[in-house]
Amino acid sequence: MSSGKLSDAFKSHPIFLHKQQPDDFSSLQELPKSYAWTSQLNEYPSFESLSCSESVPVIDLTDPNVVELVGHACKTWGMFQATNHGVPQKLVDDMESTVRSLFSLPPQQKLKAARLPDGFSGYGFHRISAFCEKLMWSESFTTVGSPLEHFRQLWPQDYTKFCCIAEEYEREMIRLAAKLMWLMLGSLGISKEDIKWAGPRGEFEDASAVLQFNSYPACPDPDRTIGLAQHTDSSLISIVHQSSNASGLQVFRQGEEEGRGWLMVPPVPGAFVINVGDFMHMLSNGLYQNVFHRAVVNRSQHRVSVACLYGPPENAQVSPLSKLLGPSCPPLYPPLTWNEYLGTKAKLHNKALESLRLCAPPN
Ligand SMILES: O=C(O)CCC(=O)C(=O)O
Ligand SMILES: [Fe+2]
Repeated sequence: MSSGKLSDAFKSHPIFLHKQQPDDFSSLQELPKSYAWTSQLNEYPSFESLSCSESVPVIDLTDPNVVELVGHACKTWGMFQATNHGVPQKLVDDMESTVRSLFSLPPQQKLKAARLPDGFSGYGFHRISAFCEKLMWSESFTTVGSPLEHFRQLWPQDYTKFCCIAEEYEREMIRLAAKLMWLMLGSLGISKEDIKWAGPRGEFEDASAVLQFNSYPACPDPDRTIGLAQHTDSSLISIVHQSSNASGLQVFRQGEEEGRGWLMVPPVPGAFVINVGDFMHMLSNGLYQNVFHRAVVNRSQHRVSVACLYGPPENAQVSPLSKLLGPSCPPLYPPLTWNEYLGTKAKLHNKALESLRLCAPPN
């Protein structure tokens, strides 16, 4: 696949679901068969919590040891929660209200901004639905670049206000992502000169970002369905805000037999969840773990989340960092643009990384 615009990544991999658009969840008193999952859901146990030392680390970004803490979290968990990140709480609250307002629109109104089968932006089922045996109990809205056009379709009267919030939020995410990138890379001994595509000032001026809004309505039979099936993010890193009214995000914990399973990542007030994505795993030549996660639903609360999927500039060729390579550490992946990777992901989903691997990771 050639490089090009991010919004073209799915043109050659349209998704056709047996049902193109989500139901009006508020009208469903029982779980329809199409949403009732049979296998996969309970393949591994689900833990509300384990011991204290076994929970996703919460890292204060003003901690003097932040570089070591972040590096350790990325190697062992592939995920952490970041506090004191500098993003104004008022903006996060406004973003969440915007997301709630969007998903509360009447179904016919939401469908005016429906995502096309080969499109990137808009309203509909999450793209990973194409790889799932059943439908997921959620709706999603994706935007790359300005959401203006879709927001105008959704809210013909007051789209400007919502647009300003989403654009400001995206700017803040890009600023925070650049800071997080250097904390993660700094911990591997990487400096600004080592990455050409970081731009002349090393601030990732041309990085790409996708905003993904997720809505998980209250569900009459939450144990028999899933909000978002297990996946890793295709990004370098993802910054996720989850609403504080309900838990739902779960991370897959590797480990010994009985300790292996899904662990809840409870909302921490004022914190963002940071995920290591597939592209960071490739860039770090496998040192940082891209993390499997999913979202479960509940009986009474409408949970929402906002994920910013942050990637390299559109046409940048990204390779495992040469400083991390050596005779006993050959590159695990070939050079790739984000767009090319998204195309592979659209085709192979959770098997995409494996399909690109040049050799087995060292033990
Ligand atoms: O809703 C969540 O907490 C997770 C969202 C997520 O994983 C995603 O959008 O990729
Ligand atoms: Fe995700």
